[in-house]
Amino acid sequence: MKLESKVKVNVRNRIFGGEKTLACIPMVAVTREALLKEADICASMNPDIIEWRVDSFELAGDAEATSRTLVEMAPLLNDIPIIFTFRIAREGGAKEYTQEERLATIKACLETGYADVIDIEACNEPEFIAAVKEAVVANNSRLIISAHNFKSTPSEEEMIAILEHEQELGADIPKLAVMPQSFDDVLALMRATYRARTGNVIQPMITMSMAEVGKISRVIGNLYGSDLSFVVGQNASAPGQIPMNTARELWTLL
Ligand SMILES: O=C1C[C@@](O)(C(=O)O)C[C@@H](O)[C@@H]1O
Repeated sequence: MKLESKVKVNVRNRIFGGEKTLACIPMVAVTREALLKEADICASMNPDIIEWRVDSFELAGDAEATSRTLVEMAPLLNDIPIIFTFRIAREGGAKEYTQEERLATIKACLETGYADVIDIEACNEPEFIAAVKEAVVANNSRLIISAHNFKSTPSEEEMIAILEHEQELGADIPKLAVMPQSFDDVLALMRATYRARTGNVIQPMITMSMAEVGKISRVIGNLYGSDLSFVVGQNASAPGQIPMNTARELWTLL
């Protein structure tokens, strides 16, 4: 019994915030060749969503080469929606890029029509967020605004405030990833998710507690208001992700 969001977001007929928990496989290949292979393998596993971690791609700083690669990759994905994530280095991105490089690549990829959902961090400058939001709206895409804490789990109140803030910034889908030091921290993230969902956050959300200790959040987060879980396809993109089919089987039991 998943907890649905007030507002639903439909992306290529996958419903964020609906009754089904979405399983998202991340792609983290470095080269064009490896990426096209990874896309093929991931699509054959039939996830609900695929995330391209563009920051892992060796040509991410080259807007033209990256958008060309997206156009090559998209037909391999059987119409599975793509979350396009050019993660900033200070929140876990693979490499340092300038904001100009990131913005140029995001815009070029949006213009292809294949970057269905863009993920950017709430810590970006307001002008950067506004520019991405404008391009997202112009190209009829959707926006995830995210926050990642790889060291600790903030207080419940702080986590609710982060999700509310992301929604205020214009996120179609607010997102929060935190690192637990204890099982109590995992409960805090679950409670914050539930309170956000039953409180002021009307949009679909994605939350998770990372690493081994937080693993359970990737299975039961849907009961508290998380609409998507990152699962392992070919390669994990963060600690604690579990295999997709295991997650799906467990969801049928909950
Ligand atoms: O931000 C996130 C969440 C994540 O870090 C996770 O913990 O599953 C995985 C990333 O690929 C994604 O961009």
